[in-house]
Amino acid sequence: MRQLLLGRLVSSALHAAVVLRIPDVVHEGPRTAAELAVDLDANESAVRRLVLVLINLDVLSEDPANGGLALTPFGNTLREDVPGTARHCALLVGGPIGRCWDHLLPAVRTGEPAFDATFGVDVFSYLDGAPDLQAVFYRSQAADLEITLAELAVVGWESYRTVVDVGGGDGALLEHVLTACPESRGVLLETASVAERARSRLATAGLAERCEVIAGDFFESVPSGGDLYVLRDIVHDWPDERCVALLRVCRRAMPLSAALLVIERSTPSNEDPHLLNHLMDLYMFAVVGGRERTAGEMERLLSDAGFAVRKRHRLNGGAVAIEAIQAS
Ligand SMILES: C[S@@+](CC[C@H](N)C(=O)[O-])C[C@H]1O[C@@H](n2cnc3c(N)ncnc32)[C@H](O)[C@@H]1O
Repeated sequence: MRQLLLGRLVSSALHAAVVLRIPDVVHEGPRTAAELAVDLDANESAVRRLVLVLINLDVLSEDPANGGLALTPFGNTLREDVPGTARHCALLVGGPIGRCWDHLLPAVRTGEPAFDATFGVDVFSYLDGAPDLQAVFYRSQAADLEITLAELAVVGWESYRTVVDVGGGDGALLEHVLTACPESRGVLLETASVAERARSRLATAGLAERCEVIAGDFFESVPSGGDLYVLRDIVHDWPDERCVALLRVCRRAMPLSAALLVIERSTPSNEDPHLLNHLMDLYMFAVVGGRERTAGEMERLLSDAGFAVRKRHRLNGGAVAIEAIQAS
């Protein structure tokens, strides 16, 4: 029990390690804790104590012969340049997103998101005013995408001429799709500051000619005329009635022949509980007032909004991609 109660200290230790870049520094070559403290310009005794925790967490290993520290395969996930890196997730939970958990207790009492109560604005508006943190957020999203990208080929992107990414973030997914499918065009809808970020990313990738980035509110309207409408990590940000409202807005914009693709982490059914899934659900509640859902729950939302599920693909890391078309 005490170990669980110290969970926040575990998270803070990993955050400190990532901010100090311990995984990246140790990856350059083994060094002792004393040498590491010199490299980091940090207190030797405190570094040693942090290192002992990291060894116990299986992030680092220590050579008993000479005290040389090395990164374990698990610790390697915290390096900046590995595909699917957890570095940016660690930076987020060590920053304002993790700080809103201080307000979890009143949030449980009221049912209102802890983030809004802590900072006086919703998380996306907060990120608008904090460009560095916003960049970390989209880097973390992109890292998650890297884990499922190869498997997403099953969607057959090349069969869709115009792909509309609804709430498409900084354009990481659209960049991948348009790079892989030279005949396709893209449209990305986002809030104003994120649309600017996406515009710049897609232009840097040389894709400006083949895509349009639109600033707008997806609860108001979604660009019409697309062949595939993608919602990645959108549905879990919202309570059920808002999801159905958003899906109906998409449906109104979609030609009859178009398809919708929902890509999300999915919770296994309740008979198969898993702590990480339930923590992620509490995270979504605390940060945005959203929720994690089973694939069946997502499919019910689609059905309530007038869609019929066509295919369901299971992806790495517990994610799912659900293809739907308009129900007749
Ligand atoms: C969890 S992020 C997912 C981003 C992207 N789809 C991805 O997979 O990385 C949710 C996105 O929804 C956008 N968003 C939130 N409310 C919105 C609204 N009313 N209209 C348009 N975009 C919105 C946010 O700016 C944010 O980029």
